[in-house]
Amino acid sequence: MSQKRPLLAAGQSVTVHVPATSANLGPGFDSLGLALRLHDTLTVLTLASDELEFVLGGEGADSLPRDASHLTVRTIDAALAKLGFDRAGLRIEADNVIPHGRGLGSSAAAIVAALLAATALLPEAERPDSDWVFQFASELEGHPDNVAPALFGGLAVSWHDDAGYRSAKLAVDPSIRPVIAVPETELSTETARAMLPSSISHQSAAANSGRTALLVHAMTAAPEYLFAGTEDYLHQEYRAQAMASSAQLLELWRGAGLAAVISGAGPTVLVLAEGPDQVEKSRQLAADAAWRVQELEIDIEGAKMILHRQS
Ligand SMILES: Nc1ncnc2c1ncn2[C@@H]1O[C@H](COP(=O)(O)OP(=O)(O)OP(=O)(O)O)[C@@H](O)[C@H]1O
Ligand SMILES: N[C@@H](CCO)C(=O)O
Repeated sequence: MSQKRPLLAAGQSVTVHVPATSANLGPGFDSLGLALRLHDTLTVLTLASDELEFVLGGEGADSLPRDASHLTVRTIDAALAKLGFDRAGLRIEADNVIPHGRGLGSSAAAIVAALLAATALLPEAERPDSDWVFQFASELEGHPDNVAPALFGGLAVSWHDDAGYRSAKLAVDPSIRPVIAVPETELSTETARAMLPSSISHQSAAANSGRTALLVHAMTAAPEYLFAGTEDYLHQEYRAQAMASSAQLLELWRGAGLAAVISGAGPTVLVLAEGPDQVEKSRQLAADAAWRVQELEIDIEGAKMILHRQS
């Protein structure tokens, strides 16, 4: 039987900041994702005991488990098992700002934060690199479209080949200003994925390919094509039943000429506004108590980590 090794000595801690992400952006299902300046903060401290301590604030503070079934601990345990290390006691301090189950990449952010923290607490010579984190986080999520921008920032195009998950980071045209409308209701990604058909027509696939290609051009160099580039043929209409208000806001915004999409698996709605007039128009049209409307900057840096080592 292989012997596992202990984590670093008690009293070491690491703090990680990870951005929210909006995946799909319309037609880029499971491949496009944009990092937004709205961050969760996670601090993990190694303890002398075997206890798990939790100090949870913000989103999910009243409902998340405070034991080894917490997503952060499950992810740390999965990483350590894969790398051949044992976990001792940990203190988990989380300040969660990204809303849960709203299509803003909260689970990807939690997984990326946990993997960065776990690997940072290993002896330096054995610490895997960020590509290892990208591979394992994408495997745990099941798709890389939130993980890539959460980890590397900016606009990410991700795909999968025989060698694993891959991503390319693109610079976004500076006139593009994301605006989100977040409802109170949650929708789990699992439920939203179960609503998708197992196959689509060749005609829809061809239309979707054209719009995805156009969207990449629009986001990086030609924002005048944002509206046409955000037309989707793969997922939004199939999921509309599970988010009727979001489908209505999507129609209202697109009817006014705004490049609106369902963010991730929903139910948040996102506008890729071009300039301040479109930001204002988005706000006015969604001025209803049912929506928390917010303009967010694009996060070009991705996850950030501070290691507090004690000598
Ligand atoms: N910081 C966190 N700590 C612990 N668990 C979390 C955290 N963030 C998310 N989760 C778990 O993940 C669930 C949400 O994940 P889900 O994949 O359904 O939606 P999402 O990631 O918010 O949206 P999307 O994948 O569409 O962008 C939460 O209900 C919670 O169980
Ligand atoms: N591409 C994913 C994003 C949400 O995790 C989906 O739409 O299901």
